[in-house]
Amino acid sequence: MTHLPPPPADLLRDAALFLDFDGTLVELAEHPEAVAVDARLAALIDRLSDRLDGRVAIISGRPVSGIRALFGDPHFAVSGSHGLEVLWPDGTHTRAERPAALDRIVVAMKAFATATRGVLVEEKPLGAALHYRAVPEAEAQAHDLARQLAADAGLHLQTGKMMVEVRVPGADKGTALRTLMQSPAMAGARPVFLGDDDTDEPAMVAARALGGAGVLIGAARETAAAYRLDSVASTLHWLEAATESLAA
Ligand SMILES: O=P(O)(O)OC[C@H]1O[C@H](O[C@H]2O[C@H](CO)[C@@H](O)[C@H](O)[C@H]2O)[C@H](O)[C@@H](O)[C@@H]1O
Repeated sequence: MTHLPPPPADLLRDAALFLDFDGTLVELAEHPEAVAVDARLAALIDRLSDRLDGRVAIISGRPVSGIRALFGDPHFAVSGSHGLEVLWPDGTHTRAERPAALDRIVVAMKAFATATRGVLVEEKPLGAALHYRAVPEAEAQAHDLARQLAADAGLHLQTGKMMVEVRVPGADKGTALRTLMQSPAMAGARPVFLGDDDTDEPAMVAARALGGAGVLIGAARETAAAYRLDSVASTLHWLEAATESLAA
């Protein structure tokens, strides 16, 4: 595995910045609702957006509505549901169609969760997820069920950290980054993407292909990223230093 250096402090000069949320900007928690955006993080994103003339966006597996609630009507672009929806800064919201099969999938997942203490079902507009962080021994069964449900409905199986999701196909975080880069605000900028999960790899690849770079957050692994930071804490620290260097 190649050793990746930390990103240089001036990496964001003339860049468009794309940020994953869970595991990148906030620590992973016991369940999806247990995370919050504190004053430090809200102020940091505001400062970044200001210094980069609005070239900042979140690209998350969470739905747009979830990111919107966490940041309180953000003025930056948000791509949610793994690239299947985009909320633009002017309030325009584009979203894929929700297939009827998701309702049946939620019912089947809830039956499994009722029978398996500690498993949680997360209902999303364009997907449904089984979380087994509190009961890791349920991993194999959760994946078997999700794989079957996805195959039966012709939907996409999305793995994540201690979770597995059945979702609408047709997009990923790479397509999200490319879509956002086509907006006038981002045009001509160098994309920089920060993310921690396997689901972030398509965005690392897209950033590199468009002349920019990815930054892997967390332990070293095979990745298309060019740089690495150890943790959420070091990511926030680096972003704060990079913001200051943009002011210089
Ligand atoms: O793309 P992201 O912004 O990183 O979102 C990925 C998923 O994040 C959430 O799940 C993860 O975070 C939870 C809270 O820390 C944690 O309990 C869970 O185990 C993680 O998988 C979110 O709930 C999902 O919808 C996102 O797809």
